[in-house]
Amino acid sequence: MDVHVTRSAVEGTARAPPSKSYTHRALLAAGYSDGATVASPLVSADTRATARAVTAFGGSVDPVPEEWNSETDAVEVDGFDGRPVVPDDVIDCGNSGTTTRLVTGTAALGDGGTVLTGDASLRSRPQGPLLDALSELGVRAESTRGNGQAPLVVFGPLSGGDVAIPGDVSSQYVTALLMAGAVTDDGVEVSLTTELKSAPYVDITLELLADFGVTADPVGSETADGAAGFSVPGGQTYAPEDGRYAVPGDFSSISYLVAAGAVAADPDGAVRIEGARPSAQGDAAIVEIAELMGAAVEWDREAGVIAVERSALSGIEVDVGDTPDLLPTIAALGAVADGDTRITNCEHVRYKETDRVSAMAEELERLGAETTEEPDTLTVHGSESDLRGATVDGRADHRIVMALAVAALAAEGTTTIRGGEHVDVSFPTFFETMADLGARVEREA
Ligand SMILES: O=C(O)C1=C[C@@H](OP(=O)(O)O)[C@@H](O)[C@H](O)C1
Ligand SMILES: C=C(OP(=O)(O)O)C(=O)O
Repeated sequence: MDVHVTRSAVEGTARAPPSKSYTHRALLAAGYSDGATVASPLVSADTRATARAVTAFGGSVDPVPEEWNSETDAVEVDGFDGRPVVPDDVIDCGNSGTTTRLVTGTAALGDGGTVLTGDASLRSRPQGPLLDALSELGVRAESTRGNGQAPLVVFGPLSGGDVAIPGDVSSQYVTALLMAGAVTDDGVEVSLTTELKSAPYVDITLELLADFGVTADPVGSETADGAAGFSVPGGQTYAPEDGRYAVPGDFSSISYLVAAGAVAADPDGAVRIEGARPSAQGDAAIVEIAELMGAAVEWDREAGVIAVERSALSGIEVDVGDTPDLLPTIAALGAVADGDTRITNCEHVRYKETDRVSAMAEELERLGAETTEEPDTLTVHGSESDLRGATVDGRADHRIVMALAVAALAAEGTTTIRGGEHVDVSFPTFFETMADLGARVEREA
């Protein structure tokens, strides 16, 4: 679907969608339990994939994922109580890396084989380190093509043990091992052989596990690079207090609303974002990043409200080691800001739905921005007056689509974004939300 975004001002109040990361974990944790309610879940393509996987392993989900809609304010999960059955069919993880990695851990617990696959993007993403770790733990875990990518075949059961894994490809491997490790007989201890990137996502996991009554902790002496590893005792039971877990707002999604306010808030108004209570999400750093670039941002943490006014932005240097999903947003802000925005420590951002470093460099160039791409750094040489509407490719990647829509608000004329429908992965109401704020958005059927 093509979406046309014309330069326009935004103002008013928007509500942040629920967190994708917490929703995936809560649905799966509820699957590992003997039953729990997930309140205010994110209803999106990726979270449906995790819910379907829970069903494939013998849980049930009410309403069924196909019936989720904007009215779905809670999902009742009847879990498989730590003992996943062998699925009747292949598990389709769609476009979702989180589903693939976390569910590979679940598959390892089964007393038989599970096949996992997904769309073309998903089938090009790295799974090798997780397969190697599971193999080291005695599970047969293979890529059908022998290239470390899905389709994957996993034959359990996993009883636990100690395992070493690199930390610089995906933190989701650690999350997968911890979530599954809690219901093994012996528990799992993961030691990191390289620095952990995306580390706040493991914090999200530890926070959620604690909320489900599951103990897991960092282990080893903390180095300058962070924790040396993580450990989860086995034989644990997943059970949230009062049988219910409520999902907080999503700061990766909030980043587009903050950026929209920073580049295009009406001079007499502001963009207010509700549903922004603090949690373990590293992507809350967008508030500080926008401020450092010169935006007028106020965050009332207790009320969970962020207000952003437009001001002149200037380029800064940002390390996205902890916050890979912010790269497209920061790049879009950098295109509007004056001077250079250097986004460093971003090699792992190349392993996402698409290579987001190249994608943003190339697509912002189409809008008139100059960029310099290095393996681990993206520099955007920004200048709002250079930005001109053009046809850009969303690369079938929700975050590229949304970041380009933000840049388009500040680009002269109209920008056409190809593949606008991919926002359904994490923020299905993104374009309605932007239109409600006054953005000139036209979607082709
Ligand atoms: O665990 C999670 O919920 C996520 C972890 C991050 O991935 P990596 O750990 O692969 O960097 C992030 O990019 C992704 O959007 C969600
Ligand atoms: C990379 C992302 O998600 P996943 O790894 O689950 O595909 C994302 O949402 O930006």
